[in-house]
Parts: sequence; C-alpha cells; structure tokens
Amino acid sequence: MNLRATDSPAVRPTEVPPPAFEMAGLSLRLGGTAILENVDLRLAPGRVLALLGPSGSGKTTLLRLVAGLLAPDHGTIRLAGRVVAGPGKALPPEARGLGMVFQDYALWPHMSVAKNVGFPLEMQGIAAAERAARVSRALARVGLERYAERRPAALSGGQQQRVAIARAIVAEPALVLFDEPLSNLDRELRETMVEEIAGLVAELGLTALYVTHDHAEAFSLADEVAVMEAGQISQIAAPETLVSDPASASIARFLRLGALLPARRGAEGWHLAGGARLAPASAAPGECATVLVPSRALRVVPAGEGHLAARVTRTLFRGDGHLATLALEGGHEIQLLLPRRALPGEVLGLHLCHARLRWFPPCPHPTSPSERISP
Ligand SMILES: Nc1ncnc2c1ncn2[C@@H]1O[C@H](COP(=O)(O)OP(=O)(O)OP(=O)(O)O)[C@@H](O)[C@H]1O
Repeated sequence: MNLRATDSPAVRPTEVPPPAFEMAGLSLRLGGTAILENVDLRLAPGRVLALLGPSGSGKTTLLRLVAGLLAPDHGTIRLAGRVVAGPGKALPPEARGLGMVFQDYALWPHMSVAKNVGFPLEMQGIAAAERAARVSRALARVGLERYAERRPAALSGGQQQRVAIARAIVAEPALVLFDEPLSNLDRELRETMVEEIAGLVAELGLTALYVTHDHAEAFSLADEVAVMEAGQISQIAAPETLVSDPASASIARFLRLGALLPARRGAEGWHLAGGARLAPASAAPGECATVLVPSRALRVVPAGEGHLAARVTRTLFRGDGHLATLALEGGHEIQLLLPRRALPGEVLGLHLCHARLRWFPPCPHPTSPSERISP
C-alpha cells in the first residue's frame, strides 16, 4: 500500500473543529420585501452567540432559517461543517440535529415532565428503554430527576424552564436555539431566569444561538453579541466591547449607552451641543459629528466648573442612587445616576473625560429633548 506523507498521523495538521454553525451570504425576501440581506455569521463550538436587535430587525427569521423552518433565497448554512441549506438543498428541521427552546417554553400541559423531555426522541423513533435512559440523564443534568412524573403546571417557572432545556438537549444536539424564551415574563422573573439559563448553559457547555431584543439578557448570557438592524448584522463583538466601542450611533442608541449630542467644528475646535468646547485633538473628519457621551465620561463638579452646565429637571430614586434628568443649554438632555437627591432647578457642572467620548458621523436624530437615555 502506498502511503502519502499526509496520511501519517505524525504530520497531519492539527484538526480544528468546524464552526458549530456558519452562514454565508444569506438573503431572504418575504412578500416582496428584503428581510435578510447578505448575512455572514459563524459560531465556534462551546460558545454562546446572542442575536440582539429591535423588533422587526430579522432575528427570528434568521433563527428560523437555521432551524430549517424557512429556506434562504441565497447563501449557505452549515451546521458542524455539513451543508443543511444552500443552492438546491434544504434539510428539514428534524434532520438538522438541533435543540430548541421556545417562547414560554412550549411544554405540553397534558404530558408529564418525562414525556415532554422524551418527545423529540419519540419522534426520532428511539425505543422506549433507550428513551427512558436518555430522559433520566437529561433530567439529571438540569437537576430535575425527582420531577419526572409531574405535570408542567405543578412546577415553578424556573423548573419549567429547566424542563424546556432538558427537552432541547435530550438528543445531545450540537447547537441549541433559544427563541426569546423570556420575552413574555415580567422583569423580576426574567432577571432570575436569565441567571438560571446562564448558569445552565455554562454548566452544560452548550453551543447556543440566543435571540432576544433585551440587551441586558444578551450581555448576561452571551460570549458574543451580533447586533441586527434592518435585516443586517451591524456589529459582532463581546458584550464589553459593544459597550465601550459601539460601531455606530444607532447601535449606541439601541443599547442606551448614553446621550448622543451633535457637535460642530468651529475655528478653535469642536462645539458640542450643550455648550462644551472640545479640544481639536478630539476631532473627527468632517464639519459635523454625533458624540456619544456615556455616563462614565461624566463627573459632577460644582456649578460654574467643568465643560457643561446642567440643570436638574427631575430625579427618580432607583435604589442604587438617584437617576437625574439634566437639561443642557439648547434643550438636550442627559441622564446621570447621582449618589444624592438633587433638587429640580439645581445647576451642576459636568466635567467630560474626552477619552471616553465616542465620535460618529452626524446622524439625523441625536438625543432630542424628549428622548430619555439611561446611563
Ligand atoms: N411571512 C412573512 N411575510 C412578510 N414579512 C414577514 C414575514 N415574516 C416576517 N416578516 C417581516 O420580516 C421582518 C423581520 O421579522 P422578524 O420576526 O424576523 O423580526 P424580529 O427581529 O425577530 O422581531 P421581534 O423581536 O418583534 O420578534 C419584519 O419586518 C416582519 O414584519
């Protein structure tokens, strides 16, 4: 037998596992409208990617394409290196080897926990004994082995969520899709559940694609966040990077990273709305710009000092401080968490840390007096 050099294990290059999922040049039109345009996205095994974007930006559509509930017009989707959708090819959902966690968990109320969890295996025609063993294993992994015979209604919200995750992982999928599983819960419950999911996803070492419109949820859960706007991915980055370096003013606005103020170049430097003069070193190209002023760029100083004069219009006690709405010269507003209650009408000075400002091309809608932006 002839052996080529590359057949020898000693010289075979280190094998890098293919991405858990990869989409390239994906486009879709529905009802004559472009819903997704030329989307490229990939996810390494063991990582969690959140798809974050405003309502209608295309998140759920993208997830449905990965799941096989829709087929793209153009582009290719690969799962663990295998093409599941592409020119002339579209594997059905059940042939893609995915787990899914839906809004409100979608558990069947008339079935026991064990039956709910075992349902995907039943659909695959797996024999009862094998199914029972796998269901026990999945329930043990989410800490619910004692609840196998209960109905979902007899479980807490957190336990129901665990059942939904057990059902999604019972067939040991290479990728789990989460479709806004917490969107219908009230805020307090959502915060508890996010912690639960984050803990479980990390413990189970899942590879997951998590769709949400809630940035706090995306930041808590994901290694990376893909921000979607109007059917396109505008930025993919770790949560910390998105906050410190948003790629555009519209991402900064969507993530509520601070006030967006217009700036204009003058003879001796830049004039920021609100009255601040910025050194020429802060310059951006062009004659006009939009400047993101995050709260961490601001320090309160006595009235008459600092770069900006701000008049308190209202305050709201938030437990961790007093959220003050401050009016700047020209009617723009900034919100800032203060350690003490400030009285309406009180004037404060604000010092700007130039290095923490972010400059963007001028945008038509910088912070208007009526727009509230939290720090
Ligand atoms: N079957 C359809 N025919 C026509 N347009 C559709 C269809 N399904 C979705 N759309 C449109 O596609 C766009 C993206 O919808 P999608 O549900 O993916 O957004 P989303 O980001 O998940 O929003 P949400 O957070 O509200 O669920 C929306 O403008 C929606 O109206």
